Amino acid sequence: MPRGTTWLDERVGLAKLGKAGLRKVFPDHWSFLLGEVALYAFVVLLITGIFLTIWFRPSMAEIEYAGTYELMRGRHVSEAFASTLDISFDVRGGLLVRQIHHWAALLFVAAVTAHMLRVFFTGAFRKPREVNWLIGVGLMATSLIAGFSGYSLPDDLLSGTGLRFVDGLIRSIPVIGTWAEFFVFGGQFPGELLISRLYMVHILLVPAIILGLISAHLALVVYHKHTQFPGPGRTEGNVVGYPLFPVYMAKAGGFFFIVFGALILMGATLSINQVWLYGPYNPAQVTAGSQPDWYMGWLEGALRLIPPGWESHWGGTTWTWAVFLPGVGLMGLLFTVLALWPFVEAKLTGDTSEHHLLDRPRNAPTRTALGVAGMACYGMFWINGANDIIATQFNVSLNAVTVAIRVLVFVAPVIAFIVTRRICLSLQRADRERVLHGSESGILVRDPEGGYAEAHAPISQEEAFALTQHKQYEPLEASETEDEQGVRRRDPNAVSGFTARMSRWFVGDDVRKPTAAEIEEAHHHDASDDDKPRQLV
Ligand code: HEM
Repeated sequence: MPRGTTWLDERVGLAKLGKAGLRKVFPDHWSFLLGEVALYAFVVLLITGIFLTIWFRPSMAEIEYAGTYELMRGRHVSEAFASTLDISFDVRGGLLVRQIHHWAALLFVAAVTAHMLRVFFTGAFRKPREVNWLIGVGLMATSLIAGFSGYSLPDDLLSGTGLRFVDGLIRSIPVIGTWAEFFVFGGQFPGELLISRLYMVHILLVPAIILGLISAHLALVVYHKHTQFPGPGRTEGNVVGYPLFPVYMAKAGGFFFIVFGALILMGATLSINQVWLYGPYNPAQVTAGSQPDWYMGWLEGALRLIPPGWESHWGGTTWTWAVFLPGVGLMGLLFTVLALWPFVEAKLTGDTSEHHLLDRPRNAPTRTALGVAGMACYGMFWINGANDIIATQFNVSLNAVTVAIRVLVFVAPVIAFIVTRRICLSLQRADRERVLHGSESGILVRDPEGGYAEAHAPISQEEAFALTQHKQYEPLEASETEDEQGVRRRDPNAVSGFTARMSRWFVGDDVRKPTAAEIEEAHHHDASDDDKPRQLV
């Protein structure tokens, strides 16, 4: 061992770490990169965020703007707004770093969301990874808070409008709404404290929580080992992939610079959040066509969707359902469903076993269809967040757009569910056909006369397994059997009628692995005369 390494080993036990940790195998699949993109975007956020803290002044005190931007000079603005303009126009490289930071935030939330969807659709949340899924749900929530709190800091007209929206959500909470508003804003909206409070949340509280959660998250990924897609040589008991050191570290390091480089390119070429065009926040103003950052669009859309004026007076308080339900209620519902999903699915399917092999989404058609239905519902809310832009761009009535989406928010998920499930089942059937009859496109083989011929390729048992791997629930209806003496016994392998029905619903009725005899028969069929190889010229 080199001298420096020995020195470290004697003090921090490097050799042990090297053996156990550095040779750890990580499987390869493009979808496993999504979590990494989230991680790298977070690192970029930390680096660029530190730069911004040097010049940003988190104060709502009013000053006269005296910077370089001519059109704003002499106007009374908050220190926060003025310092954002200073970073953009007077600090060298400031605008570039501001833009990289904002793009990184958008990418971060997008990558976290895509990563969560990959974990959902492949069933990676199943036992023993439920706790890591819960940590993930915590990360999703804190990522949204991180993004929103940062977006609000420049104290411009757009972000102030976003804060007004959140103020409405807080006040809509039954009974404690008004107190909660006073607690958060230090008085009535907007008050004079909010920016400095949000600053603390944005640069200290939330990053610290995210860092803690990411550490626990990755520690659990190492502890459980990563899941892998089914394939040749891959079982529930092994991991097939590359060692962390040197292969994976080199790949991951390179990938970090690709993500960083892409973000720098975006920051350098694509304008984002030009606050000098919006102007400073003024509670009496709001611009037409104001849009939140993408990850808040669905809440904005839900609020625009619900018919206004729905409120009741009860117990001396006003219950503003029209704001509470689409705002706080919907967010609470989403996070509750996300947090409970692994447990609900395990209960419904009666599945108590561990899973280290991933599901191909088609092989869990009901889960996949429910996921796509959820995305369709989210998508409808999200589109409605831009109902005014759609109306003006397509020259249609705003009311027509809103009413259409009110219907679609219920109808689209149903259609999405049915269509997705059908597609999954037919893909399963296509897989089965392929297992039975080989690949249609065939492979080129040399024929005895010296030419080339196309032959149907019967596929190997391993490939067949990879293609058809799906949860194998026997459709047992009875969980008890009777022996010759009439004694009823519980069959340890049987599942209850309800569970069997749910399992079949989850996995699909007409899908199963072909038997060895069927595969044998199919190979025989492929080799017979009626399937003569086509002669190629
Ligand atoms: C800051 C946000 C997050 C970061 C940086 C992060 C990072 C990662 C990384 C690097 C991996 C290993 C590679 C991969 O499978 O993609 C991973 C795995 C995992 N993540 Fe995340 N993640 C985040 C959020 C989430 C969320 C929101 C969820 C779900 C609600 C989640 C659930 C999981 C699970 C269950 C695994 C294990 C997957 C497996 O072994 O196949 N993560 N995460």
